[in-house]
Amino acid sequence: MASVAGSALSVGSVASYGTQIGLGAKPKPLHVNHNAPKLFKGFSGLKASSSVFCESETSFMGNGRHASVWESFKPKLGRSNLRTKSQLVPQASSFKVAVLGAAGGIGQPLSLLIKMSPLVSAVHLYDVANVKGVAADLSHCNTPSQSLGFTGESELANSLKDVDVVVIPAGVPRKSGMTRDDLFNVNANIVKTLVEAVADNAPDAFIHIISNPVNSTVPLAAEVLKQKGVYDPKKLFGVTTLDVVRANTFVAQKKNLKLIDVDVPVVGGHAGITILPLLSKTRPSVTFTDEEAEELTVRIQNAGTEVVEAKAGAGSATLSMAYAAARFVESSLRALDGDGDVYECSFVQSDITELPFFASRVKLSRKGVEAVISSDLQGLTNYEAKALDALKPELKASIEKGMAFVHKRMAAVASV
Ligand SMILES: NC(=O)C1=CN([C@@H]2O[C@H](COP(=O)(O)OP(=O)(O)OC[C@H]3O[C@@H](n4cnc5c(N)ncnc54)[C@H](O)[C@@H]3O)[C@@H](O)[C@H]2O)C=CC1
Ligand SMILES: O=C([O-])CC(=O)C(=O)O
Repeated sequence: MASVAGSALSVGSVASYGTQIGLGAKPKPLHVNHNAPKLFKGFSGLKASSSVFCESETSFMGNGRHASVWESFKPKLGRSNLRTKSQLVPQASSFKVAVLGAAGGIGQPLSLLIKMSPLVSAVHLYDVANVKGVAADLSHCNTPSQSLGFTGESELANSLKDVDVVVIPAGVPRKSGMTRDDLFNVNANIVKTLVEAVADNAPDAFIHIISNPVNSTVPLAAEVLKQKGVYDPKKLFGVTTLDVVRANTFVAQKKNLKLIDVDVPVVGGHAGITILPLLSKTRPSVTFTDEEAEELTVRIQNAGTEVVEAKAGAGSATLSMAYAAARFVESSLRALDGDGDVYECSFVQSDITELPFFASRVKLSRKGVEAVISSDLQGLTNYEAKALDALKPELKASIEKGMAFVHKRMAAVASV
């Protein structure tokens, strides 16, 4: 595996974790290294930029003139952490990632960002639409990983062969006036079909679900995997990273903070009021007036709609989503690579509330979710506590809708 060094994101000083082993497991107090230096912050989770290997003496971004672009993605490593040129050798092994829905608005830039990762040896692009051109285009980028295109149902199984992470942005995006739930009927079928194929061909892979409504498609995916006998709750993730990315951006702007330092946990789900930024848990510690807290919360909750309306019929967020999804992929690969200090927010099976799925910070490891962080839900402001109560009925209904979709299909098949 590609080796990485240094440490990355850190969370609360002494956090209590609910383990993911079954619902109702007792929270386990753990010490979390909050004092670890934030060596890596920013886009990609490219915690150890030193593990990048180059085909030539130029950086994979091209020649020295473009190095500044790559520099901006890199963690702030001390010189002692930088490898010498002689150490810039191909990694013994690295990871394969499949993107299902790779010809789309999210899929294309996401595939590019994944191809730029030093932890990736191959990116498999699958779509029902013609994706071979996208893969050919991408294959000309002189980054070390391969890009391969797969089109149509007959090539789906091959696209999943030997992959470590499967990212699913396949499905329709919403237009002005629609809710994410309005996408359910179309996207539920797409996600079901794709997750069935993942179960058959890559049962051990991490699965990242982007397709909306995430609050329903993730529980749906869990039921599909259960039905196939391969459900591992630690490896199924709803991608809510964009909510964190937005919260970090908006808070930094509002409070004039250095963007790279800001980290806001966002919990709940990924639609409207189910998106709950915990501004009181912002790092670095910062205070908000009640008006500021409400204004920021509402903006973060409506940020998807802000983009949908600005795009005026041309779909929803794609570039920021690709950026956020690439960060989540990179974090997953770092965890798979053995980094013991990787935390992200994600919508996962959880026991930190009475709901079976909930977005919160999770600690990632080689096995997937190692711990769900419950401490973020302690010591909430009144505003946050009320918002948490208010989101639960909607989130519960969305979760049940996703599960019921699979159960109804199973019942229909059984009755034939
Ligand atoms: N989780 C999140 O934070 C976010 C989720 N989304 C969601 O991501 C999804 C995709 O959005 P866009 O990329 O903008 O849409 P898009 O329409 O540009 O791309 C979707 C792609 O999926 C492909 N596709 C459809 N059915 C497929 C199937 N059965 N197998 C493989 N590929 C299939 C299409 O051919 C298309 O290339 C939407 O559901 C959207 O709501 C969007 C932004 C943020
Ligand atoms: O708003 C949408 O439909 C897409 C999405 O999930 C987001 O941008 O957060």
